Amino acid sequence: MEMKSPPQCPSTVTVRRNPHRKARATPATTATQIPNVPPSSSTTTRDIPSFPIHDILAIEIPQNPKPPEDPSPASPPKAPISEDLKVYLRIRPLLLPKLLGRNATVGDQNPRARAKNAWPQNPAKKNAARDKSAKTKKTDEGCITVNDSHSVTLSPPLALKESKRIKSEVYEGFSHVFSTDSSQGEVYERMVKPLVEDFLRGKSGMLAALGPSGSGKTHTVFGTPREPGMVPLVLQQIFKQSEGSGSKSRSFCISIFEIYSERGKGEKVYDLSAGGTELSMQQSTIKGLQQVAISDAGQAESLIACSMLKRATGMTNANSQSSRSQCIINISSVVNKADEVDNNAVLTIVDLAGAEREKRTGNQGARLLESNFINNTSMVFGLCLRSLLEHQKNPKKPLQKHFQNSLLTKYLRDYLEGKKRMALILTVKEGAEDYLDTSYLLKQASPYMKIKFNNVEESSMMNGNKRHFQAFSRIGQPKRMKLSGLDAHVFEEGQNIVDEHRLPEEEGSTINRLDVGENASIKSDSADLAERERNHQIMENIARTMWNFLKDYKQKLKVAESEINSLREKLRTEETQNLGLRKELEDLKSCCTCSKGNHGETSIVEVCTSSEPKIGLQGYGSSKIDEKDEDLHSSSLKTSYCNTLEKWDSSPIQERDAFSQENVESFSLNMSGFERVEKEQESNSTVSNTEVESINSSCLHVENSNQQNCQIGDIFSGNGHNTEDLNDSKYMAIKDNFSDADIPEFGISYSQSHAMVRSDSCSSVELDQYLTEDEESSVLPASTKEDVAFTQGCSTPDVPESELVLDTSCRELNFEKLNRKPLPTSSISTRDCSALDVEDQINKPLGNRECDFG
Ligand SMILES: Nc1ncnc2c1ncn2[C@@H]1O[C@H](COP(=O)(O)OP(=O)(O)OP(=O)(O)O)[C@@H](O)[C@H]1O
Repeated sequence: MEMKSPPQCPSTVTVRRNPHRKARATPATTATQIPNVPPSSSTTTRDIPSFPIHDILAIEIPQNPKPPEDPSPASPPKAPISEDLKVYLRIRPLLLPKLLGRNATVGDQNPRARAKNAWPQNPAKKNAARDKSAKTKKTDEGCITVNDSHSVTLSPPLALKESKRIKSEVYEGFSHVFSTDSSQGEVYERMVKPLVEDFLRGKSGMLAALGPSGSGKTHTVFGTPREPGMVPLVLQQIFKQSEGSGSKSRSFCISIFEIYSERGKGEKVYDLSAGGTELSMQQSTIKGLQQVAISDAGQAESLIACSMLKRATGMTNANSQSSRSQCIINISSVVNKADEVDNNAVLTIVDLAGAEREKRTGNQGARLLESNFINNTSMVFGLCLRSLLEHQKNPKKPLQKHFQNSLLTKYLRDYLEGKKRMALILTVKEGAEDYLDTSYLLKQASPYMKIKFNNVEESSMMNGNKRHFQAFSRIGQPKRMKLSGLDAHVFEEGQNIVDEHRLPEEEGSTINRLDVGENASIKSDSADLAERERNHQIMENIARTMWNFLKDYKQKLKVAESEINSLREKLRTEETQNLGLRKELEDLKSCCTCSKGNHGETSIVEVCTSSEPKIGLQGYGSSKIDEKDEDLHSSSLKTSYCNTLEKWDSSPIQERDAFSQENVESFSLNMSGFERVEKEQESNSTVSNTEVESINSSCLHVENSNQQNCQIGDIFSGNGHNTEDLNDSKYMAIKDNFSDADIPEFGISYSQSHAMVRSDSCSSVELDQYLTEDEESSVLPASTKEDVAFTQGCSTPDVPESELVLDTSCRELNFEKLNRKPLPTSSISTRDCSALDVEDQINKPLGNRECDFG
């Protein structure tokens, strides 16, 4: 019959439920940019190894072992991986009450009419009723209009349209829309036959009928003898196809059960097979469910008819024989060949109890409770599908576990989670009074068309209960299913479920499921193991690469740490040395009260000043020195002394002692020699230049001779101590005699005095020689004699150090005079300060100097 599209109603709103989607092209940048990314190592420091991404990427991923070839000759080419959920719509023809008799209602409450719905029923009566309905179809005002084979328009009744301003809605995207005059055969061909073919090829599938009460679900699923429904048609086809292929190795089993809530007290599972009882459910498995082997279609139909008689039904305003339970039929296929592992698929057909509105059904009491259970189950079923849809739209959204809320959804979990393929048929009535039910169903169910099944290509070895295999493969135990003789022993998840039902021997067929189960489990296990091994190898390689990377890094870290430690040690040593040097420098600086230049100048001036009269006193000629010469000598001495000080400051600490000894001594000796030359020149004495030179050279010799230095030191100290000891001892002695304010000046004064003493001692010794040679001792001034005596006395090694101190103290008078100038304290403290007290003695008459030593 050709369907005519209705004229476009201006108030019609088109609702596109399943718009075509175009896959977005993957941006080329994402694919091409990744290889062009420069390695991170190029930018990192050389020492730090880069992340071994290249190593990881270079890991050879082991290939999956080839899947075992399907031995089944009927193996089809692989189906597309992704497949949309197929949703069909069937519109039940309107049955006018007037045509069904006086007492008949839409729900066909007449008991006689109920008998018509019973299956199998009298085909003649059924046909008569159908003819009547077909005649009256066009006269009825319908709410739903078929636009084409994939869309319908739902129009509200006039009353609703005017009062609530409800507009017509178009629902499209259905896999197929079966109009009111579509036959069962047509529905089967379009909707069920593909499922059956897949089932025969080893794919499990499910067909579920949804719709409001009285919309024709049961009619579609089971049909009538005249119009057999999907179940009889499936059975007919599978046997027909098996016989056609001539293969006797394939067997079929059927199980039928219902989930029913009596007075709403809780869901129960009843086996509808002959002799079936109440069953229990564990997770998704129904324990004790009979698997009745069927050998032909007739036997199967009889079995179905018997089962339907046991199904819970009730009379409502919507349906005279309304289903009060959810009925599930499983048709399973088993291959009996021991060497052939194939086709253990299950085809599940579900006849849901129709959603009921209280107003519409008029249910009360027990019926109302049943109605609640029915509606609840329908709602949970819808929630599961909605959750699956949301999850597929946005994988971040977790798949809700709505299936736990009803036994039906628990049992159908694999289907409701998209793991197995299924199809839905929505049944609606076209009457205006059914508008709300129809609208509600279409609104709820039309989005399900977008659900995709990504894992529909099931392995032929998978059983209807996929979870069952997974459980066994997980624990590594072979599946144990046993059916010996006519007894079916089913071991499911370690629990033995014994079928109590025994088929009659003549119609029962032996089903050896043990081999199939074991082979299937072994196959499943091997596939799982191969996959796990592959994953394990990948992870192992990545872990090994990472481990090597971390090991290298750790090694370099260790080296860096040791370097850091050694550097720290060096730094610590340097700091210590630096501190020592600083301390020493500060000590030295603290000893140097004045700046270097001033000190040198002052000291030199003092030295020159002190040496000048001394020379005069020594009587080598004229006591007056030319001022120019004096300046010259002063400046030269000053320069020399300054150089000496500079050397002192700049010389390393370790060398300073020696430096101080040698240079100061040399300085003093030079100075004394210089003085001597100067005096000889001035006084025109008998000392020749040669002698002066010899003196100088002797002095220089002394300067360069450590031994002589020591002697000088000994002479100076008088008790054999070295200069350092003397320094200490003198310092202590001086410290006793002087105030603290004088002490800082001691450092430089010591050197100065040292030089003076040496100069004096040297000159004294030499003078002594000169005196001896020239026999002019008589003309020598007393002071000179004293000096000589003093020098000689000083050179006496037996002179105790205490005497030195005492001797120094005995020059207190001279100190007072020396205080006129800030003379260094050491020059005062030394015992030979008398020799340096030249300024005092300048004014004294020659030869009148009294020697304190007596
Ligand atoms: N396509 C159809 N052609 C003719 N009659 C039909 C069709 N669909 C349903 N009917 C009739 O409508 C009545 C109600 O159908 P059915 O019992 O299958 O509804 P239902 O959806 O199963 O209701 P419930 O959910 O209450 O069980 C039956 O008498 C049946 O024969």
